[in-house]
Amino acid sequence: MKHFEANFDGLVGPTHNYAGLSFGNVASLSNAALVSNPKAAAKQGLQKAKALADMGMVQGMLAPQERPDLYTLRRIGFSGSDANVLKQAAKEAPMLLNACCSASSMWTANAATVSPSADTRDGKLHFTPANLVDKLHRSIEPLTTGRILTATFSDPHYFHHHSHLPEHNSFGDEGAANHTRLCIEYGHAGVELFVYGQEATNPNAPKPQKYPARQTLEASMAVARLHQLEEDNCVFIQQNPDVIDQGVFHNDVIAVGNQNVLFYHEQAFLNTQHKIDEIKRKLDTELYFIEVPTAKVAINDAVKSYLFNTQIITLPSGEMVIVAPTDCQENPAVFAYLNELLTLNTPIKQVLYFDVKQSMQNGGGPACLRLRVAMNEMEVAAVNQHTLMNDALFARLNLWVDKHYRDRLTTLDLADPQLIIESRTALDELTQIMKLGSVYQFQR
Ligand SMILES: NCCC[C@H](NC(=O)CCC(=O)O)C(=O)O
Repeated sequence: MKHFEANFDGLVGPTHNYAGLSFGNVASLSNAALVSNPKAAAKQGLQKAKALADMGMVQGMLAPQERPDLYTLRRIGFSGSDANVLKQAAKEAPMLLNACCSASSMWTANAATVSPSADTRDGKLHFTPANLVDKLHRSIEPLTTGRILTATFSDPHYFHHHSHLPEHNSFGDEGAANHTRLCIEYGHAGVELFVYGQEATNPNAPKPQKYPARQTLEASMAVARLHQLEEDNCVFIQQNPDVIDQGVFHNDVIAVGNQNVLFYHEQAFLNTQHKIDEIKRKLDTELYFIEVPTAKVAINDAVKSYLFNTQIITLPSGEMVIVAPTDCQENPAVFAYLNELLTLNTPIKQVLYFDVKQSMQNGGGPACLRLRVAMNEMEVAAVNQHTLMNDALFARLNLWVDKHYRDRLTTLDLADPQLIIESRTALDELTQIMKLGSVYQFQR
């Protein structure tokens, strides 16, 4: 049977804005109050997704969430008409209003952790939505994420959906951004790498001093249990707390894996050699550990350019390609490194650059924008086919964006009640285009 690794990209929602909501994420903080362009953001994302589909990759789209989130604003005491809720929140607690308006669900690497059926004891593909408890604006995502995932991967014969983990710091879970998988072929059992930032229940364990470690070991282990993984298919690795303090808020800012390749920075992990030995013991194949030394790329350059927030994909020809943001071309050290990489005799043969600057300015690169789902051909056939990228969906979604999205948004605009109407009208139409059913609260 054929197997693929599909990428499901997050469609950027109509309220995409820069609000500086993510302490520890350098781009989010430094670009706070910039004017955003939701229309351009959505189109940049669609271009990348379409380019991958055109290369013969299985490519899907995940719908955005309903924002402004009036339900959360009402839950914390704002009342009256919808317009009044926004007006009051803007006046009394603008940061809470901003948190309830973020389009952050676009970064679907944080939507969930996914374990392919080849790895799980019941032979089903497992999903656990990330609880994202470290950030208020993201902690309101998981319920709707679960609904969107279930509407996209709906057949219970193939897909097993779990609830998100308990909403407490001990179980801080950031989904696939802290998870990668090595394997020989996508359809063979692989080794899932769970990368955590801290051990919540061990006060003596290392952890960052300045910025939060969003992912805990306790969460990673809970997901591995839920997904029915064998110990021999899991490796738990601690992220280097020093690099978290330099702005590496997710592991996918410093490392990325694909099949038999792990591409990572020298300073990415703790006990690196020991963990590499464990991976080699658990996955008996020719593995390429591509370690980038600090002498060639400093942490600061990696964080600015998102060298590791790239997608490594395997084309139908078997060749691997890196999908990088154009920011990597603009950083001399990183661009030089990527050119050198192509001469190093690894499976990676090509680098393709995409302009995803609207997302990058909030700290989300190409890899943040996608959720990887390795599937066999029967599972691909069981996916909601209206979510899969092709010429027709690309044309339809671009028209949809043109019709509903603004090309300019500031945080001051978030108090505009018209944005509620625009956003709901757009999402209502989207659920029809993608045949998702009533996934949004306003439709229920
Ligand atoms: N995987 C990339 C996630 C980026 C995301 N940024 C944000 O939410 C920034 C939103 C803002 O500041 O407006 C985050 O930090 O979780």
